[in-house]
Amino acid sequence: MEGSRTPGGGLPGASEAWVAAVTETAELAERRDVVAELGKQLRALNEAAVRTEVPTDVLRRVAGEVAAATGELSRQQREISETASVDDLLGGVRMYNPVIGEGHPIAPPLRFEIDGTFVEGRCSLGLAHEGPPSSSHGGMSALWLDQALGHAAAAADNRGVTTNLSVRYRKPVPLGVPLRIWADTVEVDGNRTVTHGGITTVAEPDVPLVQAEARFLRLNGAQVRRMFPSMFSASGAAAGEGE
Ligand SMILES: CCCCCCCCCCCCCC(=O)SCCNC(=O)CCNC(=O)[C@H](O)C(C)(C)COP(=O)(O)OP(=O)(O)OC[C@H]1O[C@@H](n2cnc3c(N)ncnc32)[C@H](O)[C@@H]1OP(=O)(O)O
Repeated sequence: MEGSRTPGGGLPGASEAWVAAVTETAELAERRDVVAELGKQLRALNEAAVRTEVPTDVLRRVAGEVAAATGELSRQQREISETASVDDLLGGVRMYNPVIGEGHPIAPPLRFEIDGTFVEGRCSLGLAHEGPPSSSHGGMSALWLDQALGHAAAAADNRGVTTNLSVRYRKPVPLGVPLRIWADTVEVDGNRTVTHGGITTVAEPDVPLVQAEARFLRLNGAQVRRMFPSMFSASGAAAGEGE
């Protein structure tokens, strides 16, 4: 139906507000798709950049081309304290989170499936995540786990900040191999949550490569306001405490 979702030519009885909301939703969905596409291209660029052995003059030319792209993206920037226009903190959409954000250049990105308080995500890592030759950097493993453990705390209705994270590296985490990152809640005590989790390969889920335990603290109102001032509207209502 031509013009059915545009102001003036819309569905019979549709209010201007409804039409505006639908248009905004479509625009937001399109922008998120494009942010995800840019993230995908940047991740491919990262991987190509750390693997390349092209001649030096090609490297120099590409550095100039990338600088030009950076200039384009820098024409309109948000402040550090501003939430990205594509994010929805209450809805858990964080397009630029370095673990789950589809728009983030270093995110695998992980997508967590949640069953009760059990959380599981799968990914493969590349040379952009390398620490020891052919293995994941230990800091990267801790990053994926901190996020997974945080989702387990959130799944136990105790979304909070990490106050302690302990990681035991038992075997190297191989690159280019499907991995499984899991977490679960062990204990909830008021505002505190204890979680544990680990990394295995998909092929050998019973062989722990990395094991972790973390404590999360659900912040009180004053702490939320102190840590995340940008999440409050002019009326002072909290918009959420997501990472
Ligand atoms: C729908 C969408 C779903 C989305 C899912 C999202 C998943 C997200 C996954 C994200 C994953 C990534 C996650 C990340 O990356 S989170 C980022 C990394 N973590 C941080 O940045 C935290 C930094 N730490 C702080 O800001 C402060 O230490 C805080 C604010 C935590 C406390 O600083 P404060 O100055 O206020 O207090 P204190 O230090 O003097 O502590 C004194 C004592 O009081 C206790 N205490 C304090 N506060 C509370 C409280 N509220 N209820 C009960 N008890 C409380 C406290 O334990 C201590 O007791 P004890 O230890 O001595 O016994």
